[in-house]
Amino acid sequence: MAAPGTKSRLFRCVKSILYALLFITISILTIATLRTFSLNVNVGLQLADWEKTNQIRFDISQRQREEVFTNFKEAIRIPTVSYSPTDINATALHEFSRLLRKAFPTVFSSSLVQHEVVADYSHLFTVQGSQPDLVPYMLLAHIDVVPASESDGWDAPPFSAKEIDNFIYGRGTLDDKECVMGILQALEYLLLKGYRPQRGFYIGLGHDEEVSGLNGALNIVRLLKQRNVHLSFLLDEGLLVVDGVMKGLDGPAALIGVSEKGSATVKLSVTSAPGHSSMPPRESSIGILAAAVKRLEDNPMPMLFGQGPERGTFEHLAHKFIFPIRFLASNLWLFAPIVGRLLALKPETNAFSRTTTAVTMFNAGVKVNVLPSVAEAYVNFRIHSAQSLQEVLDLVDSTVGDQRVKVEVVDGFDPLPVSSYSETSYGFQIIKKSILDVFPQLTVAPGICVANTDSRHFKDLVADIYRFIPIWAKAGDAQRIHGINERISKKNYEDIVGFYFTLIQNCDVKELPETHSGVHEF
Ligand SMILES: CCCCCCCC/C=C\CCCCCCCC(=O)N[C@@H](CC(N)=O)C(=O)O
Ligand SMILES: [Zn+2]
Ligand SMILES: [Zn+2]
Repeated sequence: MAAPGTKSRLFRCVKSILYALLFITISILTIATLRTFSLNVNVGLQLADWEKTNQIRFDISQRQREEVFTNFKEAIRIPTVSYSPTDINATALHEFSRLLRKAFPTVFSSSLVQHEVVADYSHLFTVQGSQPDLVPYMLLAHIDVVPASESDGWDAPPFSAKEIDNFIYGRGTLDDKECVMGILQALEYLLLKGYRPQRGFYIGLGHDEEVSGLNGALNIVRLLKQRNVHLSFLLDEGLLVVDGVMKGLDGPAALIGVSEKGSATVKLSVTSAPGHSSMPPRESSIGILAAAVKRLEDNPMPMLFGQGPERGTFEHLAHKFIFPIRFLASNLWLFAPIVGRLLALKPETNAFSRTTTAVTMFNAGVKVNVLPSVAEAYVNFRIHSAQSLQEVLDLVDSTVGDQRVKVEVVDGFDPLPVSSYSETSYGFQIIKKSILDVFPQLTVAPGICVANTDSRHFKDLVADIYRFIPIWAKAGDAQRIHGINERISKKNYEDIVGFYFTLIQNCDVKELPETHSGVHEF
């Protein structure tokens, strides 16, 4: 039996531990609560004293407004579909080149603009700046589109550019002809209004982005490398404005993609002896392959939420979330695993949390009474920023774990580097300022592009690559990209032209101003 002194020492010891735990919990909750109410990283340069460069207002006449929509609709009606790297629509691409010349006569005749056709159907515009010491920047877009078939359930034929309730319907209205036509339309009107850029810039229009850009974008890169071109930053398609896309986020937000996920396509195949279906083996090639595919689906890649640029998205938007999401998002140091698990519940947001696994093709068999000699499946992974291609391939091997299943890598690349998005990052801040000049109601945040873009081919040429178009996406709109009823509102398209009109002028800013907080410190 323990002595009474030992008992009370034990009691005091337990009491001290409980007090210590209570103190730690209260401290953590106090820090978390303070961060919840003070974390607002969306301030800074907006209050600073910017050099005034955007003097020309985007005021267009009614006739010009009609011209803007006529040009855009003509672009949508040309079926520049890419099926595979060797199956593109050359006739449509030629027709598109003719449309560009017709729609933008000032761009094509200006002595400030040099135009080159690259790899037969892609385009490179070099716009000369009056101050050669300013490092040029680049705007990128693509002309080609993915296939579309009206019978999938479109409300209008996908190459009709039909107007329904002030929306223009058609393949390419979001991906990516609004960007191609928006950039050139803005430049056309700027030149017409007598604008002469101080900082030079390039406009690249690829013709095979939807099938990897190995002819268009890659040859534009080769040309710029040969010419020893240095770029300050590059802006391509990728992310957009989300308005009601994510539950709990109060108000619309513009997400600028500061990186994009890596990718891997893996072919799995199983071969077995063909023969009569009346004498089947215990396991067929199809059964073995299906089990391997199921293992990949049942064992998703590890949860990595918070270890890539998606952390910046939630930290920047934390103050715009409703309670209790605001509490969680303001304290990812503590709650990242919980937030990651919540995001994993929906496909659009699961893509932020991990490398995704998509089984996209499955082929086997030729006849009902013939045992198939081969079964094959393709699995496409989009790799989280905190994982490498090799790590994903190693996990695929161990998860498949069956010698009878041959695993071959069809293609793949690592996640792209993360571009800077600090207060001293020229490209990010100029894009952010241009967004807020046109859409003052938005909160701007960095983001990760979950799909891939032509900009990835430029990674050795320029460190700061951004992916953003001010497409206004409401709940369900993201599914229209590559899906049915792709459409854009007329107001949104006009604002996109206005955005590039503003951005081009803002890029004449020589250097970023001192931040507002910095000004007060001195
Ligand atoms: C607060 C968070 C809300 C998050 C919502 C995010 C919604 C994201 C929505 C849309 C992303 C759209 C991505 C568009 C880019 C498409 C580029 C593309 O299709 N690329 C192809 C071809 C290629 N270059 O490899 C691809 O397969 O990735
Ligand atoms: Zn695209
Ligand atoms: Zn696309």
